[in-house]
Amino acid sequence: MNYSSGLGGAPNANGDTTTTRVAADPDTHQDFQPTSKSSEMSFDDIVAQDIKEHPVVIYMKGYPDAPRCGFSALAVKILKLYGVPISARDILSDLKLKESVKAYSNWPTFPQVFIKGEFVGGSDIILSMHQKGELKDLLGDIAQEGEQNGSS
Ligand SMILES: N[C@@H](CCC(=O)N[C@@H](CS)C(=O)NCC(=O)O)C(=O)O
Ligand code: FES
Repeated sequence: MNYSSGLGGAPNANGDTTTTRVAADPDTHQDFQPTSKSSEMSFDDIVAQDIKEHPVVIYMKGYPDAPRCGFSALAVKILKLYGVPISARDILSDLKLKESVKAYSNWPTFPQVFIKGEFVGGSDIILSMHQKGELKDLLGDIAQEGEQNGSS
């Protein structure tokens, strides 16, 4: 049997794992900076652009059709009830995006739902707004998905 797990769990280490691969590493400093503001502002731009261009944006774990967390699944499930187009990004596949979204909204967890350019909240808030009828008001004027030929 031959299964390869992929995620770096190589089972056939020889016992001695000397880490001697420091050949050409010019500027290795011990103080590597965790979140630099230098030339990586583009992720903030991505968030800004997402929420500007799409009325309903969810930053989630997994994708709407394949959520990878129950909280994300719940938020998607509720949003889908309204038939609005949902734009989603998987933050699990992009750590920088994940950190950028958190910084943008100042909200620590996922999912994060933005509606009409504004941060609305996570799954608790979406559920609560749904139950109170507030989501209907907020999403009401967003075009229904699959209703291009509106009947009159
Ligand atoms: N009560 C939260 C539930 C979401 C939540 O707790 N998410 C956690 C677990 S999925 C999270 O994103 N933790 C930070 C992380 O995983 O980076 C909500 O209303 O959205
Ligand atoms: S991934 Fe574990 S609770 Fe969301």
